[in-house]
Order: sequence, then structure tokens, then C-alpha cells
Amino acid sequence: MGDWYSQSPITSPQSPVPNHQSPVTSPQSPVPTVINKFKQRERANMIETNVSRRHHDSFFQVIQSYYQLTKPRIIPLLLITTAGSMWIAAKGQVNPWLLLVTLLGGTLAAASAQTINCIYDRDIDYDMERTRHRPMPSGRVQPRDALIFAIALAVGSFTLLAVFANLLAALLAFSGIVFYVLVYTHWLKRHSTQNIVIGGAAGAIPALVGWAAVTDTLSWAAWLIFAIVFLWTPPHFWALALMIRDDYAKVGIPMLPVVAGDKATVRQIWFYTVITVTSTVLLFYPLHASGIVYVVIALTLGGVFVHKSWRLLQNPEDKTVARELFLYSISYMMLLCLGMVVDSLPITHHLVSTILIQLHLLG
Ligand code: HEM
Ligand SMILES: CC(C)=CCC/C(C)=C/CC/C(C)=C/COP(=O)(O)OP(=O)(O)O
Repeated sequence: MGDWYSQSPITSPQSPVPNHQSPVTSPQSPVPTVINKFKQRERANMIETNVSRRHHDSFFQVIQSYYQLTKPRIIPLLLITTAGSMWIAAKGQVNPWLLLVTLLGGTLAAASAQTINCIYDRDIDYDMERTRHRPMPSGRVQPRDALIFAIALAVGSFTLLAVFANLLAALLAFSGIVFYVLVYTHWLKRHSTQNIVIGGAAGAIPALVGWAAVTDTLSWAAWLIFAIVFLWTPPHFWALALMIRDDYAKVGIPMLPVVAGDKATVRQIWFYTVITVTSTVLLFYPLHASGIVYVVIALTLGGVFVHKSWRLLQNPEDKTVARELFLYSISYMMLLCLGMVVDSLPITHHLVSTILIQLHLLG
């Protein structure tokens, strides 16, 4: 997966496989304007029979193809949300072994979910410039092999979490795979403009996994971190969808900008940004799960998020502004979770109380 969105100005992404011959022998399909699932399934069958298998030159290339199937660039941020949750749950003192096991289990679960998504979406992935270089549409990995790989990853994740963390964490991670595959990929992605709103719950599950791994239960704070990631997903994704609307339209995916247009999308982005930032404060008050350092970080980061979202609201058609918001959404979530970690550390508590005592003495 290349960071094609980092290039400016944005028109449509460049073909990602300039050195590769087209893997599918048939020409591009005409532009569909409505969702036609039968046509898409037909296309999937066509790909099944027409993809010319491309063999790897070396074992390293095989590894590389399977690695790419897992959409690896997204996984670190999922793990950062898991870690943020773990640190708060453990009040700043996370068992390093549990951390390692949970992050590894989470990685395997997310990789499994993404691999199944790649199998399911191979028809539309072939038709979109951004995704046609992926191992499956380019014929480097066969669906059957990918499925075996995905099952092995899921079994590995479940076993690791159940044995070395706890059953709740294992079940949550597994439910993340099921939700992402069935609810998002199969049910919503091709049928509803709310696909990523409801489907976004899958991406928020790693936060629950982290909390469960530490406490073997789920508290209000755990559900609030889940809600923060859940509410953050629409601004994160729709900002990107504004940039690649034409690609989604081409394959008939009803992403909000395709169906409702840019103006309606930026209004929704604005709404979700404001409630995301508001919800981050609830961790400080009334839940008291995080302290003053966290809330200062959350409000500072949130202020920038709201500002960027406001700019997009004023300039719905400006793809540069949309790209800025998308890129910032990633830094926002990363730094917010880092803020959760830093705030929870005993040394931070010590420093804050020392400063408060000094201020009190001065006053
Ligand atoms: C249903 C929910 C979501 C959808 C539909 C979505 C979709 C996407 C898409 C299409 C990309 C661009 C990938 C590419 O370069 O081709 C992307 C990038 C990214 N997403 Fe999301 N996303 C979702 C939720 C999340 C969540 C929950 C996280 C982590 C907490 C996340 C983290 C990232 C990161 C880190 C990138 C940048 C990857 C890179 O550097 O290329 N996403 N997302
Ligand atoms: C605990 C657990 C296993 C959670 C799973 C979480 C998970 C895999 C979240 C990924 C969200 C995401 C990046 C979706 C991409 O959408 P897309 O597939 O529509 O993107 P595309 O257009 O690039 O294919």
C-alpha cells in the first residue's frame, strides 16, 4: 500500500503497478452508476477464471505478497489504540509480557480480517487504481491460499490471546474479525452510505481488546475509548473518500461523497469531529479515568482537528484540505493515545502533584 495521498495536487492516483503487466486479460468494465451486486459477483467470477497467475521470483516476494494482503500500514494505529487502552486500564503499569502478547494477538486478528477483506473485495480492488496492485487482483496470491492464510492468522490470534491473556480478549478480537468481514465488508460496504459509520465499530474493537486483556472485564472507560475511535472513523475515512470519490463511484461503492455529494459529506465530517473531540473529554470528567495531562493534550489536538474540519466545511470541494484532514486524523489518534499513556504513568502523577503542591504553596 503506497501513501499515494501524500502527493499533491490530487487528481486521481497514479497506476500503482507501472512495471507490471495487466493481470486480468479482460478490458476495464464500463463505469457503473448504481450498485449492482450481481454484476460485481459476475466480475468476481470473471477475475477468478481470467486472472493470469503471476509467479514469484523468490521466497522473499512470496512473503512480501502475503504481508501486503494484511494491509500492514493500518495495523500500527490499531495497536496504538490497544496500547492506550491497556495503559489506562493498568493505571500506567502494564505487564510487558501481556503487552507483547496482546499486541501480537491484535496484529494477527487485524491481519486475518484484512486478508479476508482482500479476498472478498478482489473484484472491486481490480477496478480501482488505488488497489489494483494488491496481491489478489494482480494474481500473485490465489483466493484459496489467502483463505488458508487468514484462517491460520485467526486461529493464531485466538490461541495466543486465550492462552496468554484471557478468553474475553480472545473473543473480542475474534468478534472484530467477524464484524469487519460480515457486517462491514459483506453487508454494508456495497449497500449503505452508513457503511463506515456502523462498520467503523470493527476498527474500535482493538481498544476493547486492550482493556479486556488487562482487567478481564469491560468498564465504562473501555467503552468510551471504543466510542472515541468509533466516532473518529467517519472524519478519518470520509476525508479520504472525498479525495477518491471517483474511484468508489466507478465500482459502485455507495460511499457518502458518491451518493450524497461533497457538501453533505463535509457537514457529516464536521458533526462527527465535534462529537469525537467532546467525547475525549469525558475520559477526564466525569469518568476520572485520565488526568489533567491527558485532557490538555486531548483539547489541544482536538482544537486542531476541529479547525481543520471547519476549513473543510468552508471548502467542501478542496481536495488539498480534505487530504490535510485525513493525514491529521491519523496523527490525532496516534497522539491522543500517546497522551493516554503518558498521563497514566506514575511519574506523570508524581510530577503533576508536585507542581500542584508548589502552586498551592505559592498561592
Ligand atoms: C471502517 C473503518 C475504516 C475505513 C473504511 C478506513 C479506510 C481507510 C483507507 C481506504 C485508507 C487508505 C489506504 C490506502 O492507502 O489505500 C486508510 C488509511 C489508514 N487508516 Fe483507515 N479506515 C478505517 C478505520 C481505521 C481505523 C479504526 C484505523 C486505526 C485506528 C485506521 C488507520 C488508518 C491508517 C493509519 C491509515 C494510513 C495508512 C498508510 O499510511 O497508508 N483506519 N483507511
Ligand atoms: C480486532 C480486529 C480484528 C479488528 C479489525 C479492525 C480492522 C481490520 C479495521 C480496519 C479498518 C479499515 C482500514 C478498513 C479499510 O476499509 P476497506 O477495506 O473498505 O478499504 P479499501 O478500500 O482500501 O479496501
